[in-house]
Parts: sequence; structure tokens; C-alpha cells
Amino acid sequence: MLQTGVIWGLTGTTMTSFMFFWAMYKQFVPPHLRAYVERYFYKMIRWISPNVHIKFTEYTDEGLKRSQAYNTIRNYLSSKSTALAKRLKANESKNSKSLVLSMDDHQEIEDEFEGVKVKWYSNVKVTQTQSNYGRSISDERRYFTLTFHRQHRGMVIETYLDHVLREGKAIGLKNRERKLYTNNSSQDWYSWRTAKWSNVPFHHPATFETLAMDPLKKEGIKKDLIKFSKGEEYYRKVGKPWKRGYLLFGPPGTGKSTMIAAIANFLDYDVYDLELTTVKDNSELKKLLLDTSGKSVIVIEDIDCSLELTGQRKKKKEEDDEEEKKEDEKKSKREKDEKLSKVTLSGLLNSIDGLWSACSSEKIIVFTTNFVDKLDPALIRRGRMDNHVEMSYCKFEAFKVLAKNYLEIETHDLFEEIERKLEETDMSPADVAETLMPKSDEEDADLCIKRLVKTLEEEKEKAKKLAEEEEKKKTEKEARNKKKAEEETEKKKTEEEEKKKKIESEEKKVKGAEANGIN
Ligand SMILES: Nc1ncnc2c1ncn2[C@@H]1O[C@H](COP(=O)(O)OP(=O)(O)OP(=O)(O)O)[C@@H](O)[C@H]1O
Ligand SMILES: [Mg+2]
Repeated sequence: MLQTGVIWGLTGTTMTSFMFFWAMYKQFVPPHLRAYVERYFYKMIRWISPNVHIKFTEYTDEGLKRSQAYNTIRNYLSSKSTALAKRLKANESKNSKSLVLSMDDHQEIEDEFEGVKVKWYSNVKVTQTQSNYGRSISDERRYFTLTFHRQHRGMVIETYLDHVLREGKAIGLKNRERKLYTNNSSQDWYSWRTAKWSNVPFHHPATFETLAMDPLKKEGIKKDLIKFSKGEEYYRKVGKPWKRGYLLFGPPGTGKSTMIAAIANFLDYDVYDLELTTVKDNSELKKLLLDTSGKSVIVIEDIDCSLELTGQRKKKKEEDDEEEKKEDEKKSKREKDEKLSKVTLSGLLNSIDGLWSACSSEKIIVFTTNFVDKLDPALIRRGRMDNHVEMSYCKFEAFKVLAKNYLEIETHDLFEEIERKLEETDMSPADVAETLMPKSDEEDADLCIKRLVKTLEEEKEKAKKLAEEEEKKKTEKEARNKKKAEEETEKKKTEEEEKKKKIESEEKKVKGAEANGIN
């Protein structure tokens, strides 16, 4: 295909003649000769045309990574195209309150800088390939072409492009709406207009102020994040990719997911929620991670369920415990049914801190789990997961944050009692928050606090009963095991005795036969 930018500059009659020759060319020149013809055509154009063309593609590095320059130029051009382009694309803007118009495909606009005129073209090249399954796959590659007179080459390259990138970056930051991304199944990657990630605007209201946890721990995390976000120079100096790993662990409902939202809001980052079970293999994982932008939090929730990372430990447990063995069998059958991905532990480790991880920067990687002991130590060692944060059951300091958020109170007569009860009970912040939340307009803070005291008592009672039941089960199991061991010892003893008797009777027979022989 001839590029739009190349044809620019041809006027009226030349254009008509060109169209005529183009139609003849398509009809009579066989496809295998077109590559040669086009090569010489371009050479000729370059020779006679006074224009210089620069191409900016959407993807760089063999099509693996999105080009920052392309996005920045698109931002810059969107500010010009509203007034100048004939066909525009409309996208919803920040908070969906208005529309942002940008240049549609195959459009051109003119720009002027320090008295020099340049033209921009938006192009798209669609290629059709055959997949391994015989399906026809369309691949769209977009690019911009900048065209200007060769006498301005120096100025455009040295000054104008700098100006475009600077302005485009500023526009991008101003218009930036934070997004929550989720990965698409790789089967859809190559179909028409489907990207590796889908996104929706990210509007989670959680902040560190509303997060209930130990204030000292919270301050520590905030300081760590600030140091990281300002650390570009430092990371370069020490030779480390500019990224930081967080492992959030703790029982359900203790605020792990809420903490991720708070981190993203605190740093003003996007969130990439990576669903590992839909990633086919390690190479796809790499491609997905390369397609993420900087200033983002990459999240893998419930890492213990996403991958078979617990093999070794599981084997040991299986020997110990029959019931868990059955449970594991059920789980592995379910996983087989779900056609688990072939992402391996080493693939994941490579993607986090192998050579590939340095290809993009300013990223926070967060793993969450309910069972930290099940994870392979290699996965969570410092350097990979630099910061291990335990999200624990609700204690008094965390409760005070919830009381302030949910009921707008900072003191109450029952606070001391609640403090004592929280120490004796394991109740998650999610449960405390739910109990504190007024359920109707008639419910006031006093009523909600009293309800919490009552719930804490009930929880304590429940926990006591549960502990007793557990103890009973444990004793029964021990008794069963003891009985089984005794039965086995008894069985062994009987077998040995029978064996002994048999040998003795054999010996007796032999002796009898010998005696008969002598006689
Ligand atoms: N520490 C907390 N501070 C404030 N709110 C919390 C906290 N923990 C839980 N919540 C409340 O409980 C709800 C559930 O919490 P969240 O989803 O963050 O828990 P989680 O630890 O991710 O649980 P899971 O392990 O089941 O994924 C949240 O929407 C939030 O309202
Ligand atoms: Mg969660």
C-alpha cells in the first residue's frame, strides 16, 4: 500500500493522472512484482519531492510495546484536530462528563510552528494473517506521518518535535483519567479491535485516611510510597529497575483490596488487575506486562489460588493428613476442569524481576494472599516483594478509624469495653464496618456502637464454641490414630507369632523326617 503522506503535495490534474495510473497499476501489475515497483516508486518520489516524512508507529520493539511518543503525539494532535480535522473520533472524557475529540484514521491536519508549516497524517495499516487454527486474523497497526519541507529539517527535528512531545505530555497529564485494567483472554488478542487489556475508569473511593489499620504501619507505607515515586534518579544510581513489590497478606476482609485502591489513589496511578488463570503461558505473561504503562499498580490477587506454587509443601502435608489429601484432589480436579494456565513460577519470577521487568518503569507490583505460608519463598523474597504487609483482624486503633468514618464519632463510653473485647476476639475490619454502618435513618451512633458490643460478645461465644469443637475433633482424631496404631501393632504381633509357629512346626517336621530316616 502506498502511504497517504507520500501522495501529499500532488495537486489537481496530477492527482487525477495519479489515480488513473494507480487503477491501471492495481489491475495489470501482478502482486509479486508490486514490491519492486513500489520500492522504485518511493525512490523516485524521494528524489523529486521536496518533502521529508517521519513515521511514528503505535508499537515499538517488534510490535511488543506501546510507543510513548505515539501516545504523546496523539494527545498533542487531539488539541489541534478539533478545529482542523474533517473527521474526528469521539471518546468519553474524565468522569464521562464530556467528550474528547481526536483525529480519526486517514485524516490530515496542518500545524504551524515558528512560521513553518508541517502536516500530520493519521494512518492505519490492516494486515490479514492466518492463525494456526486456520482462522483469518486482522491486525491493525496505527501510525502518524509528519511531513515537512526539507529546508526545515533542522528546525523540525531539533525544536518542533521537542515542542510536540512537551505539549503532548502536559495535555496527557491534564486529561488523564485513571483506569482499572483487566487482561483479555489471549484468544481474543488478535481479533478485530481487541487489545490485550480492557479498561474502565478507576473511581474507587478508598484512601489511606479511610483505611483502618495500625497508624504507625500506615505511615510507614505512605513514606515508602513517596520515596519510591520520587526515586527515579536513585533507582538509576543503584542499578535497579524502578519498581517496588508489595505482598499483602491476611485473613479475608482485612482490607487487602482496599489497600490497593488506597495506594493507587495516593500515587495517582492506574491499576492493572492481572488474572493469571486466563494467561496461557509465560510468553503471554511477558507480553501482557510489556503492554502496561508506567505509573501503575499491577495486582495479582489471591496468588496462592492463581498458580500451582505450593507443590512441594503440599506433598508433605498429603502424607500427614488424609482429609486434606482428599480436599487437594478435589481442588486439582477443579483446576484441571478450568484448564489452568501454563504460567509457571519461574515465568512469573522472570516477569517480575528478570531482564524484561526493566523495560518499563515506575510500577508497583502487589500480590495478595490469605495464606502466606503456602507461597514459595522464592516468590516473596525481598527484592521481589520488597514490602510484606500483614493486614490483621480489627484492633482498637483500626476500630477508631472505622468509627470516625462510619459514625463520625471519636469517643464513646463504650470505647474501653470495645477495646478489651477486640483484643479477645478475631473480627475482621469488614465485619466491624458492616456492624457499625447505620441500616436506617433511625439508627444513630449510640445504637450502632451498642450493636457492635453485642456482636463482639456473640463472636467471642462463637469462637469459644468453635475452639471447643476443634479441641474435641482433635482429641477424637488422636484417639482414632492411637487405636489404629495399637491395632497395627497387635496385627504385626499376631503375624509374627504365626510366622514363628509355622517355622517351629516346619523344623519339627524336618526333625521327625530325619529321625525316621535314621531308623
Ligand atoms: N482495613 C480496612 N479499612 C477500611 N475498610 C475495610 C478494611 N478492611 C475491610 N474493609 C471493608 O470491608 C470490605 C472488604 O474488604 P477488602 O475487600 O479490602 O478485604 P480483603 O482483605 O481484600 O478480603 P479478601 O481476602 O476476601 O479479598 C471493603 O469494601 C471495606 O469496606
Ligand atoms: Mg480482596
